Amino acid sequence: MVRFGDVGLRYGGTGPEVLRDLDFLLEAGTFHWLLGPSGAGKSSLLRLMHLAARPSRGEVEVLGIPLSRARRGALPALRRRIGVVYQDFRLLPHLSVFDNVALPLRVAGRAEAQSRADVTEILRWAGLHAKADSAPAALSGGEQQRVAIARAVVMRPALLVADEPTGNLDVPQARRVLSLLQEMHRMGTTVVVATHAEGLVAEYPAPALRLAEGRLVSHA
Ligand SMILES: Nc1ncnc2c1ncn2[C@@H]1O[C@H](COP(=O)(O)OP(=O)(O)OP(=O)(O)O)[C@@H](O)[C@H]1O
Repeated sequence: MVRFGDVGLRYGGTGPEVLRDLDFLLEAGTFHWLLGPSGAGKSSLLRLMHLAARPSRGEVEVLGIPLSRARRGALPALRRRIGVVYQDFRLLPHLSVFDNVALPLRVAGRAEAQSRADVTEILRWAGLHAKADSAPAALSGGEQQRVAIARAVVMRPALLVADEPTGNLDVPQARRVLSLLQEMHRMGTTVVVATHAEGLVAEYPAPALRLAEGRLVSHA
């Protein structure tokens, strides 16, 4: 569950509020689009959701934890329950596909044998098993984004946020990426996807948060 209560955000403490008066609740296990023109604040809102930014005012509650009251020491564990996917993939170029996906498990100190089994299973799910030893640069954009999704979900997050995940992909690749995100939703994950791709939104109807100039203008 994600709850925003009267949330505002300004960067650097003194700038203008780029998010204003945000009040909404996303129930656990739902899929939401996050829509709005360029500069409306979609990435900023997602940053608050995946704990990469803190609100300047108001309360953000993620997976049942109100962040204003969370101890600093509790944040890494909470972050591990949130998967993030970016438009530009953000894979580590010097690591193989397998090692990119294994990274969150290794950072969390999971046993190597179990990690290898989990990565193998997730790569198969993402249709990338044959690419496990490849370098990211040897893959198409769509394949790279599926690696990024595999990495984001290998820890079985409760919340998955994707910022313009299909922005660099052609339509068939975008559909494949979307179907993985939809599948995570069907398996019980709360999913939020920011996009400009209205065509894709029409193909996958779902509730949407719509922003304009930092305000929520509709939630339906
Ligand atoms: N790190 C930052 N420091 C200062 N201002 C920022 C920063 N990041 C974003 N902004 C400003 O916040 C506002 C919202 O930007 P944001 O990137 O959240 O919008 P967006 O809807 O995701 O846009 P796009 O669709 O183009 O990615 C913009 O005015 C932007 O210039």
